[in-house]
Amino acid sequence: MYIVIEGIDTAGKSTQLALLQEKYKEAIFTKEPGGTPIGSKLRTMALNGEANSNIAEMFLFLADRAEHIEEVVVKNKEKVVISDRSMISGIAYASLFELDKMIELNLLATNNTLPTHAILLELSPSELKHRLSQKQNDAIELRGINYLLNIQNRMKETIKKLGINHKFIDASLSIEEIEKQIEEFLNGK
Ligand SMILES: Nc1ncnc2c1ncn2[C@@H]1O[C@H](COP(=O)(O)OP(=O)(O)OP(=O)(O)O)[C@@H](O)[C@H]1O
Ligand SMILES: Cc1cn([C@H]2C[C@H](O)[C@@H](COP(=O)(O)O)O2)c(=O)[nH]c1=O
Repeated sequence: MYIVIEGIDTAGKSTQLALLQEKYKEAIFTKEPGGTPIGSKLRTMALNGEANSNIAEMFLFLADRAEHIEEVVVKNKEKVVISDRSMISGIAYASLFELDKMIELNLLATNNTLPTHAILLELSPSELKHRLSQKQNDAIELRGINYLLNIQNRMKETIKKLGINHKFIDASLSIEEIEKQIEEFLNGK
């Protein structure tokens, strides 16, 4: 099983991953970007804005993804792998580029490896505004609410276009209710 937890910044991914970690003791927990030694360097470069070129920045994320899929996801394909983000974020956040082009590049980077289960925590505009106001915003969060809501729409479109088995969950539900809905989805209910 290759399970991915998706959502824009502040959607509640880390909160739910911490709960999953208590229940899935045998699973491999990983993340993008930065789930491998090379990926950790690529993450620093990408998130610190070291590349001047938007295209170079997009390829940093793709390089991270290619290494992560081969070294973590495929090498552990007999186990349960649970990842914080995936190609779904990769395709969506690269919003300067056409969606179909990003799908093509990401399928190349992942050798067509798709998540078996995608959980998308979906934020309303008001809840996103509230959560961003509660924290110090990084460079991506400073791009604003409309930017992030557009990324969220691209995430949903990507999941549907790729036909990935998925569950969209209202991120403003209580932490316990979201945890329950994730559990039901993973148990095939
Ligand atoms: N269901 C929820 N209801 C209300 N607040 C929540 C809920 N889930 C998480 N939060 C709060 O929202 C904030 C963001 O949560 P969290 O760090 O889990 O999100 P994230 O998706 O991992 O964010 P990022 O991508 O920015 O790292 C935290 O302050 C967290 O306590
Ligand atoms: C995978 C991926 C991520 N991003 C963005 C999304 C976030 O703002 C950061 C990652 O930080 P987090 O700790 O996981 O929230 O990077 C992106 O722009 N492109 C991508 O492919």
